Amino acid sequence: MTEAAAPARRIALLVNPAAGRHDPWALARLAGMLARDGASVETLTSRAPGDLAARVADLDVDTVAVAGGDGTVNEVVGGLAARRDRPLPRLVVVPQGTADVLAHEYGLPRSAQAIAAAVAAGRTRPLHLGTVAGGDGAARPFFLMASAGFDAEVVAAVEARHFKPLKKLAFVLSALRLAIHRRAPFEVTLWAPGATEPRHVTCATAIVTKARHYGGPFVLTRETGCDRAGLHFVGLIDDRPAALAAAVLKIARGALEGAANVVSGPVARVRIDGAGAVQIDGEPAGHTPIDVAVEEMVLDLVIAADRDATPQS
Ligand SMILES: Nc1ncnc2c1ncn2[C@@H]1O[C@H](COP(=O)(O)OP(=O)(O)OP(=O)(O)O)[C@@H](O)[C@H]1O
Repeated sequence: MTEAAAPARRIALLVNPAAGRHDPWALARLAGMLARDGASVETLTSRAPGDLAARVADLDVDTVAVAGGDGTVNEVVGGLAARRDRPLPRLVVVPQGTADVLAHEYGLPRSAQAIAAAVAAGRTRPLHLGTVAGGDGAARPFFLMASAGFDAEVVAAVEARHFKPLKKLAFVLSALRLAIHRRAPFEVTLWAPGATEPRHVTCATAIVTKARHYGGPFVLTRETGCDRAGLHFVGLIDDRPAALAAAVLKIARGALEGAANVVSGPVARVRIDGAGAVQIDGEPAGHTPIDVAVEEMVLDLVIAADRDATPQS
C-alpha cells in the first residue's frame, strides 16, 4: 500500500510595500523557496491601507504569510476576525516593519531561508488577542497593546507626518516634543479576572497589553506574553518629563513594574474614559473613550523551526 501524499500547502503572501523595511527581493526569494518546497504561493500586494484586511476575506488558503510590520499584521488579523466563521489559516509573519514587536515577542525568523524552514517545520504557538471597542469605530482586535496617553500621542504625531524613511528618529523627536506637553488624565476602570467590583484609577498614560515587549526589543512587563490568554494593565499615574524619563529608563533596563508611579496587574476588561489619542498595535486608532476586552479568537502563529512550540508560562 502506498501512503497518500500530503496535500500541497496553499499560501497567500500578503505584502505591504509601505512597511518600513519592505524588501521585494527577499520576498521573491521566499516565494521561490516555498514553491520549491511544494507549496502553491499567491502574492497579493496591498494597494492602500485597509486593502489586505478586505482581501483576506476571500482567501481560500491554509497559510497566510504577512510581509510588513505590526500595523500590517494587525490589518490582516482584523480581516481574519471578520471571517471567523470559516477555518482559520495559520499565520506566518515576515518581519519587514520598523519596530516589529511581534517578531521580538516570539523570536521570529527574519531571513527568507529561515522563514521557509519554519513553514516547512510547521511549529506553531498560539497568538492570543484582545479587542477594542470605540476609538475609531467598530470592535477591532489587537495582539500587542491598546493604549491612550503619551505613547498614543507620539504614534499619532509620527503617522500624521508620514516620516517613513526616518521613522525611528521621528519617534524619538516626537517623544521629546510631546514629553513637555501636558495632557488631561484618563479615568480608568479595571475589572480584574473573576472580580465583580471594578477598581478605578486615574492615569496619565494607560496601556492594556498582551505583549511583554514594547517599541521593539524593550520589555514593558514580564507578567504577560502574546502566547498567553488574558490581558495586563500598565498605567503611568504621572507622565511629566521626569516621571516619563524614569519610566523609559526602567523599560530600557527590562520592565516597568514595581515603580511607585505605576499601576499594573492582570485584567479581564478595561474602560478608558477621557479625551486623548488611542493607538492599537503601533497604529493611530482614534480617540478615547474605549473599552478593551479579551478576544476569543486565537490564531496559530508559525515560529522558528528550532523554537519550543510550548507556550511560555
Ligand atoms: N498600499 C499601502 N500604501 C500605503 N500604506 C499602506 C498600504 N498598505 C498598508 N498600509 C499602511 O502602512 C502602515 C505601516 O505599516 P506597518 O505598521 O506594517 O509598518 P511599520 O510602521 O514600518 O512597522 P511597525 O509597526 O512594526 O513599526 C499601516 O498603517 C498600514 O495600514
